[in-house]
Amino acid sequence: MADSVSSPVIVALDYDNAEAALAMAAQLDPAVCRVKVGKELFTIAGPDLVRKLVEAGFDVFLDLKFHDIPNTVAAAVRAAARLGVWMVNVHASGGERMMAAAAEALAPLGEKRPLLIGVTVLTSTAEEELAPVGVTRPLKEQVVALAELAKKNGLDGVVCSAQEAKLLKAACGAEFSLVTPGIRPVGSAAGDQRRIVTPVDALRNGSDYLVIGRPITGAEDPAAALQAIVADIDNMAG
Ligand SMILES: O=c1ccn([C@@H]2O[C@H](COP(=O)(O)O)[C@@H](O)[C@H]2O)c(=O)[nH]1
Repeated sequence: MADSVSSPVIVALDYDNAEAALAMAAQLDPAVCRVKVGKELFTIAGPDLVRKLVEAGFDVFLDLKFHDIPNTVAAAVRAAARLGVWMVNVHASGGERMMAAAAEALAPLGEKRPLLIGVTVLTSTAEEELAPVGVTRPLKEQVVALAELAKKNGLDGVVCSAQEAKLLKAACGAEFSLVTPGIRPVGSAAGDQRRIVTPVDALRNGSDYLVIGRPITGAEDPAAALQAIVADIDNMAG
């Protein structure tokens, strides 16, 4: 089935108030990109803002990275589905029972359910940061292991770095969605991100969706920044 949104870009609306987020959204076209509501914006602006974005025609990725006991996470993803979001996520490190409970909670919604995605290793995390938190295997192995658990327990895909995309497509198959933040067009500041990839390289590696925040929202002309990224992607495709 053809995708109703013409680019794989998801713009991260990381703002501390609803007005700023809506002003940014007003510069975006829901036929061209999707939007993401994360912890900062949801904490301040809540479900009303999410509903407004959905009503404006956007596919909304609710990026709250749930991680709790299975019953709580199942209830949380069900509540997210009631908001009409397109995608919701949980931490894959929450474990198999937690992920299975989330998938089971959404199953009765059939085709109307949001995509359920597992976070593997945050794109801000570098290899050397894993051992101090008790993860002793190499970062790529950890990402693949968590993605395989996510797939086994009924999730639709994972959040990972595009640096791991090739590996994950080989391990989990083409249909398993890869949602990749840490996207940095050439010349953009990495900021706190550690595993970064350009938009075009991310797609070449196999990313399905590119989550992009500051390179767009922090640009002098955000709409032009998005347009430049989309043009690069189109040139690559055509
Ligand atoms: O592993 C992850 C998971 C989520 N994020 C979120 O994506 C955006 C990235 O924003 P940039 O400004 O492009 O860095 C942000 O909302 C993160 O919370 C991530 O970066 N990495």
